[in-house]
Amino acid sequence: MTIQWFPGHMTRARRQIQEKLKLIDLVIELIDARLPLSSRNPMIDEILQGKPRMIIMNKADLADSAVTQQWIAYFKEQGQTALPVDAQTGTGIKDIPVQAKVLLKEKIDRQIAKGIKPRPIRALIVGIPNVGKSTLINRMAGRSVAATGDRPGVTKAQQWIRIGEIELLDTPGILWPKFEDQNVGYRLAVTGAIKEEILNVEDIAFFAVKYLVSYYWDTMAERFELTARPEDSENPDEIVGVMEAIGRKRGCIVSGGRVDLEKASGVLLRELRAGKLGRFSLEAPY
Ligand SMILES: Nc1nc2c(ncn2[C@@H]2O[C@H](COP(=O)(O)OP(=O)(O)OP(=O)(O)O)[C@@H](O)[C@H]2O)c(=O)[nH]1
Repeated sequence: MTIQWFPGHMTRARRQIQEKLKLIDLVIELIDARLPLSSRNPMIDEILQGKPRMIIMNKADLADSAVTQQWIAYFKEQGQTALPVDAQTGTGIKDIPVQAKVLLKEKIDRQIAKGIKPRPIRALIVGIPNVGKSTLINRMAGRSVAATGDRPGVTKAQQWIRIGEIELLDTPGILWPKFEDQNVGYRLAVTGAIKEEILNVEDIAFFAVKYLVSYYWDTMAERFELTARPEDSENPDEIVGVMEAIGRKRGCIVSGGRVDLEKASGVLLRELRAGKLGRFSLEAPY
C-alpha cells in the first residue's frame, strides 16, 4: 500500500515516532541499500532528537556491493554506523545486537559502574514504506510478529519482542520519503517503493534505462542481447531506442510491428526489481 503523504499524515507520523522515542534507547533506521539517500526521510535528524542510531542498509542482496561499501565509508565519515543486511534471508542481522551494544557501550558501562544490571537495549525500527521494516522485525524475532507496518493514525497495542539483549518494539515507525526532488521519486519508483499510478511507467523505465546505460550497460546488454550501446546517454532518442530493443526482445509488439513501450517498460521494471539484471545501485556517494 502506498501512503499518500499529506502534511497531516507527516505530522501524525512524526508525533507517533516521537512518542515511541521516549520508550527506547536506540533507533534502527532502515534505508534501501540501492538508494540510501533517496530512501531516507529528509528530516530524520530533527525527528530523532539526538537518539543513538544505527543505519541498516536493507535489501543489500539487490545492491551493487562495491557501491554499498562506498556508502558504509560515507556514513562512517559522518560518524554513523551502517550495516548491510538482507532481511529476507537474514544475512547480516546477527551484527545488529553486536553493534547495538557497541553504540550504547558508555551507557551500559555507567550502569555497571553503579552496580546496576544492564537491562536489555530497547530499540525501534523506523523507515519509509516498503523498505523492509516488517520483514526485518519478523526475521529478527524468528517468527511472524509484524504482519505489516502500522499505519499512521492507526493505533495498535504494541509489544516488546525480546531478541537476546535487545527488546524491539513490534510496530515500526513509518517515515515519509522526500518528494521534492523528481529524481528521488524516480529512484523510489524504479525499486517499486512508489506505485506506478503516481509516476508514468514509461517515464520510470526511461529513467532506469538511462541510468543502466551509464552504469550497468554490460549486464543490461547481456540480459536483453543488446548490441548497440548509445553514444550519448543524454540523448532521449537513443534511450528510447534501447527501450524499443528491449520491447522487441520480449515480444512487446503491437499491430504494424511497432513496439508497445508501455508493456516493454513494465517487463523491464519487473525483471529489474526481481534482480534478474543482477545487482545494481541507483545512487553512489562519490
Ligand atoms: N530482496 C530483498 N527483499 C526484501 C528485503 N527486505 C524486504 N524485502 C521485500 O520488500 C518488500 C517490502 O517489505 P516489508 O517488510 O513489507 O516492508 P515495510 O517497510 O514493512 O513496508 P510497509 O508495511 O509498507 O511500511 C517485501 O516484498 C519484502 O519481501 C531484503 O533484504 N531483500
